[in-house]
Amino acid sequence: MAEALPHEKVQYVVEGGHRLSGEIKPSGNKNAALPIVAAALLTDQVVHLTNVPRIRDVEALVELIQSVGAKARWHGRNELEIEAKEVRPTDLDPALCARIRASILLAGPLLARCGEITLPPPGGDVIGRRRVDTHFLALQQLGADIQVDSAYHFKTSGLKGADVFLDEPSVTGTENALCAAVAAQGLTILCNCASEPHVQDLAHFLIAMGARIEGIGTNTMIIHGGLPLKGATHRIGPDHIEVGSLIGLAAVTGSEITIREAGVEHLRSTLMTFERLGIHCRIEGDDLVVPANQKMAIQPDFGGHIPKIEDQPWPAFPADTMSIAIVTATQCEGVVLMFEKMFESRMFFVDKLIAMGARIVLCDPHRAIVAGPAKLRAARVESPDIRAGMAMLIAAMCAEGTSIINNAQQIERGYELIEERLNALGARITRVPPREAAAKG
Ligand SMILES: CC(=O)N[C@H]1[C@@H](OP(=O)(O)OP(=O)(O)OC[C@H]2O[C@@H](n3ccc(=O)[nH]c3=O)[C@H](O)[C@@H]2O)O[C@H](CO)[C@@H](O)[C@@H]1O
Ligand SMILES: C=C(OP(=O)(O)O)C(=O)O
Repeated sequence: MAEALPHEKVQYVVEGGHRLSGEIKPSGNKNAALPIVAAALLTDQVVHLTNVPRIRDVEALVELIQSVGAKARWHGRNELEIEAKEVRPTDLDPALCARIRASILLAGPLLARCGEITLPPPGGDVIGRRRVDTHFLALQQLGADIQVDSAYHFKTSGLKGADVFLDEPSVTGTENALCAAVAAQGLTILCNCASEPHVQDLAHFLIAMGARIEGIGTNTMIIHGGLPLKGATHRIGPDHIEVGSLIGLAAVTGSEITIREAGVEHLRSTLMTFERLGIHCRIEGDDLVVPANQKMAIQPDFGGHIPKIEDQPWPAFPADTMSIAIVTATQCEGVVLMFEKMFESRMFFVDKLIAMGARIVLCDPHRAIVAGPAKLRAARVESPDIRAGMAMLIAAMCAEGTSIINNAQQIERGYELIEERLNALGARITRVPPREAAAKG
């Protein structure tokens, strides 16, 4: 089954139909690690980060900060030390920037540190148009001059605090504005900001560096800028999207698994959504138990109406868990409308689930009706993005037969050593090519 693949391409060969059992710990949150690594450039002192997910996106950002002069050293697999004694606004590798969305997160910290920076456009998941206007509008109000051609040129004669109303609660836009605001002189009010767990984690890291920020976890943050920023030690929080993925996986394979240190305070909307699909988890301290063989009957709305699962800005159900909820719903009894409001291309992957036997009608780019349960059969599929890839891995694990997932390096942008960790629970996933010992750390 294994075949030669072009450089950098990864394939998973997945034998479906195996039950899982045991314990698993989620990795650190990708979307927290990325802005925190970028924010380490705000100080010339040593920053020590633990529970850093060693995934492709983080490795790419580490390469980018090294290219502007920061020293970065891994200690063991998940500890990262960064020292940005000197930072120079050199040209960044456009190919590397285009590999990740998070390269745009260098704008705030580098502007604060160097006064000017040119960034090639960012990349990330190809899930629809991904605007950066919110970043620009916020940074302009904080004193940046921005010119856009084939790259983004930022310049400032000094960042100044301001009363900023973000045109939408952009996650990375909020993070860039927050980094610029802690370095700016004076008070900044960030209204209509994003408040996801990763935005909160960045704010806590900045506080550990010496910043003063009020309103963390709400949609208005007040930043007392200009305080000296020093070295800090910080532990990245657990990835709530990975926890959601593990809940879906356990449910559709009828498995009981315990998710250790799941960060249950950030799981309310996730657990509520899975409950709508008839999947109930038990909270034990900070652990989450997904019991085996759940009934998985979709709960209709009052009056027997077809329910709707929709993503929304935090604290509502996260958009990055939508693909996982869709694949999970294919195994539940009943009908549900899935409504992804944000990205125009994220739902197109459902045609691959349909090819595997799922009963889904894609109504338009944002809405799909899922009727379950449907018996899934093995297939050869392509992963278009991180979460669709994970959804197809979940489908392959509950399907009969052996599936092939191509382009699985996409999955590895966001999930750490995923085949090894799932195989430890009883999954049968073969990675092609096999991981080198060095890559395991
Ligand atoms: C590196 C990183 O952190 N990437 C995440 C970040 O991307 P990124 O920061 O690029 O996404 P943005 O938050 O800028 O863009 C999404 C926009 O859509 C809005 N919105 C969001 C959810 C929703 O259900 N409906 C809606 O309209 C948001 O409020 C925001 O205004 O945030 C996205 C939204 O959470 C996630 O998918 C990405 O994984
Ligand atoms: C969309 C995602 O990531 P990014 O913003 O880094 O492309 C994601 O994590 O699902």
